[in-house]
Amino acid sequence: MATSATVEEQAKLVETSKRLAAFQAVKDYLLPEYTRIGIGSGSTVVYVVEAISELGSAVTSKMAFYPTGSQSEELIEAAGLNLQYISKLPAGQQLDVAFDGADEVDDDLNLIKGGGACLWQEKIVAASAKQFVCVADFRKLSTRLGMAWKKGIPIEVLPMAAPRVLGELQRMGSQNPRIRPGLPGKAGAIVTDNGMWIIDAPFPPLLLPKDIEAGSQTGNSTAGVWTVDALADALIKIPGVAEIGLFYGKNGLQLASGAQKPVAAYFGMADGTVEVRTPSS
Ligand SMILES: O=C[C@H](O)[C@H](O)[C@H](O)COP(=O)(O)O
Repeated sequence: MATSATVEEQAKLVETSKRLAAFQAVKDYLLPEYTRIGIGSGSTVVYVVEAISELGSAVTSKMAFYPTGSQSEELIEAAGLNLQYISKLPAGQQLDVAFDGADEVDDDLNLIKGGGACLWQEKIVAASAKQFVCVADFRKLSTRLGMAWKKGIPIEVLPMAAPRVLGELQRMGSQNPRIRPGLPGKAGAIVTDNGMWIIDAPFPPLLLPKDIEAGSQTGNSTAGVWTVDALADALIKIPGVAEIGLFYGKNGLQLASGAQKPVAAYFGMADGTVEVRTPSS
């Protein structure tokens, strides 16, 4: 009984933390004059939509909300917010801001995403926004990708290419990459909103430029030890890979358009505070 109460208490703490992060992020980054808002996927984004709804229709009725997949589409509709699609965003125009969760965030605001099988549309929406804001709970706050999230980097693949991609990943040093199975009771692989499969590819914790500068690591692929950027650049080039769950590259603040990294990551902490991580340069 004591164990089950502890598990329940932990689950409640995590939910409270997600909600705290989401409400603070919306307060800081959703300005009333904004008209185009990206809404990501996952359980933390539910609280983003709740926070937005609480602003009231006088504010939200002038806004259009762009989902990153079927889950966020349903969330937007259920909240009575105006649904719009990124495919309808005129060329050259941007969303004002996009909010999304993450599975892990490192010191440099690189992200692992796709734990819930959404990542491709998420990356398109994030890169379409002037500002991408990440919301998460304390479990996601990390220093190097792969230290907290042990399930591997989610990689969206064309199903017919999956065996070959698995072979490539092994060659690159991934430890036991696997095609993600469907939900319990459903035979076969999980199928994404885009009709693709997901491979989860574990790698040793991914290095940052500061690790290389420190001279202790080489960041090459020989022992499956990679920097975030080198691994991401190599993964995306594998034929059959549609998109990868590494959000990386230039800092959001340095590159207004096309950035995959957030301008800020909000973490609800276990003590009831919110920690905000922003780019250091
Ligand atoms: O595929 C799912 C998305 O990338 C989510 O944003 C990510 O997994 C975080 O989800 P949650 O907020 O449920 O932890």
